[in-house]
Amino acid sequence: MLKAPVHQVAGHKANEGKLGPLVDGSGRFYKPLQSNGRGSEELVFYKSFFSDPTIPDRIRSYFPAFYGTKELEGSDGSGLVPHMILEDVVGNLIDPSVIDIKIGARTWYPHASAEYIEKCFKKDKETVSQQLGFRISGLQVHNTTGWWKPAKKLVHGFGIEDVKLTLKKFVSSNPCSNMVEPDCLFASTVYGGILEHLLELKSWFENQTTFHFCSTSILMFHDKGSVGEVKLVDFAHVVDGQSVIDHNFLGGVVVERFYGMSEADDHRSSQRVKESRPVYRDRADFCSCISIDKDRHRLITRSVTATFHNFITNISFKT
Ligand SMILES: Nc1ncnc2c1ncn2[C@@H]1O[C@H](COP(=O)(O)OP(=O)(O)OP(=O)(O)O)[C@@H](O)[C@H]1O
Ligand SMILES: O=P(O)(O)O[C@@H]1[C@H](O)[C@H](O)[C@@H](OP(=O)(O)O)[C@H](OP(=O)(O)O)[C@H]1O
Repeated sequence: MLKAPVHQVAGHKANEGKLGPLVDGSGRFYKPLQSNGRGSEELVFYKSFFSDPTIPDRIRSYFPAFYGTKELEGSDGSGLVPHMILEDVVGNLIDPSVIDIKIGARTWYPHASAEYIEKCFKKDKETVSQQLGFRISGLQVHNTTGWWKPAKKLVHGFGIEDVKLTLKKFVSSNPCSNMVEPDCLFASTVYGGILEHLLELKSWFENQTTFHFCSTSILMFHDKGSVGEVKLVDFAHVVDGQSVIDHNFLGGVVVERFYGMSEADDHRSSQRVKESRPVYRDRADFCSCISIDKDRHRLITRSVTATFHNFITNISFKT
C-alpha cells in the first residue's frame, strides 16, 4: 500500500493534498513527474546518469538507485500520473534524523525565465544561500520523546547562527531543548562519515564537467547516531555542463582545510572570507561573479570555504 513518506523533510508533499511522492514501505520511493517540464527533465537526468559509463560506481552510490517509471494514482487525486521509481534512501532506517541541504549560492538554472530567476535570486539573497553557498531546506531530528521537525517557514528564516545551531542539534540527543546547549553526542560518528563522503564527492566535482546541478540537495541522515550517510536528491534542474566545472555546486561543498584546523587557522580563514567575500549588488553582478574563469572562480570558492565543511568539522572535532 502506497503512502506519503513520513520521513520526507522538504519539497512537494503528498500529505498536503498536493502531488507529492509516495513510498511502498519496501524500499521504493515513487516521485511523480512534476509539471512544467521539471519531471521530464529529472527523468532525462536519471536515465542519462545511470547509463553513463564514465560515472564511477562509488559516485553512483551517492544517488538514489533508479528503477524506471510507473503510472500511479497521483496523491492530489488528479488520476494516473507517471512516477519515477527510486530507491527510498531512508527506507531501511527506524528513526532517521534527516537534513536536506540545498547546495549552491545560486539556485536558478541558466535559460530559466526572468521571473523564475528573480524569484530564486530573491530567495537566495533572503536566506543564507548567497552568504554560505548552501541553505537548509528542511529537517527532522529524532529524540527519545519524538521529533524536532521545524516548519518550512521557520527553516526559511534561518540565519547563519541558526544554521550552526541546527547542524549541532542534528547530531545531538537533546535537539528539542532550548534550555541547554545541544550535546553533540553523535558528532564524530555522524559527521565523520559525512565528511568522508563529501570529500569523495568533492573530488569528483572537481573534475566532472558533464552536469551542472542547479538546486540539487544533499540529503544527510543517520539513525540514532549511526555513521552519517549522504545522498544527492532533486535533479529537476540539472543542465549540460558544457565542459565546465560546476562551480556553483562545488562552492557549496568545497573544503579548504579538514582535520585538526586550529583556532588560528580558523581565524585566518574567516579573515580571508571577510576580505574576499563578494558582495552582490544585483543579479547581473552576481552572474558576472559566477564566471567560468577558473582562477577567478578559485577566489570565489575560497570565499565560501569556511562554510558547510568548516561548520561540521568544527562541530565534529572541537566538541
Ligand atoms: N530517493 C529518496 N528517498 C527518500 N527520501 C527522498 C528521496 N528523494 C527525496 N526524498 C525526500 O523528499 C524531499 C524532497 O525531495 P525533492 O527535492 O526531490 O522533491 P521536490 O518536490 O522536487 O522538491 P522541491 O520542491 O524543492 O523542488 C527530500 O528533502 C527528502 O526528504
Ligand atoms: O525549482 P522548482 O521545481 O520550481 O521548485 C521550487 C524549488 O525547488 C525551490 O527550491 C522551492 O523553494 P524552497 O527550496 O525555498 O522550499 C520551491 O518551493 P516554493 O514553491 O514553496 O517556494 C519549489 O517550488
